[in-house]
Amino acid sequence: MDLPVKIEELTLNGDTKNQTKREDYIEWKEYFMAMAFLAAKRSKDPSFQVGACIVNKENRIVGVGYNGMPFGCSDDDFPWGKNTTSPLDSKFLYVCHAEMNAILNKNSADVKDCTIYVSLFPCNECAKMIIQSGIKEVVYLSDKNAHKDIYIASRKMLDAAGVKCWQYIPKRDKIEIRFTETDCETMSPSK
Ligand SMILES: Nc1ccn([C@H]2C[C@H](O)[C@@H](COP(=O)(O)O)O2)c(=O)n1
Ligand SMILES: [Zn+2]
Repeated sequence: MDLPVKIEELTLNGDTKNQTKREDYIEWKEYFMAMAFLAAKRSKDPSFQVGACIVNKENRIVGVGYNGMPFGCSDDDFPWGKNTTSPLDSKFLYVCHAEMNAILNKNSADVKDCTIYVSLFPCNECAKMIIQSGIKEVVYLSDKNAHKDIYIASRKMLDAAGVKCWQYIPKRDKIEIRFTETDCETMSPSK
């Protein structure tokens, strides 16, 4: 009689070892978009947090950024409001966008031919920076501002410059990070 063969586990020198690779690992695109979302968590903007992650052809991350005040401009002193009487009292004249920060934070000589993963489609000013820096692909998640002139102009420029733009549709709605995970053996989902 044939016994069922269990290829997943094998007893070696008394130890039970997993012999097949994990199946629930996150794939590259999901990983890079998640990096953009994680970066966004650093933002102090009370109304909207944006993250960006730049990746080269070898799947190496070369820049990460989120929307925030410029160096030397304190998060506590500069305004975060939107609907103010004077534009000088709102965030818009001061805040650096996530895409801009990711490009300027690059840890490589340049970002030519790279892909930028963004939690929100880039505005017109960021589109200009993306084009001028040589980034060739924009992967975005939210396109909530698509109807606004700034974003219509952005798409127009990115299209004209031949920067490929496409929306990432996530397979799951969240990725959980548990800092206690490394303290115990990796558990299979069935356990
Ligand atoms: N592609 C973008 C668009 C916007 N941001 C930043 C700029 C602001 O901090 C915030 C948007 O604020 P809201 O107008 O929604 O109150 O997001 C960015 O970094 N990248
Ligand atoms: Zn922008």
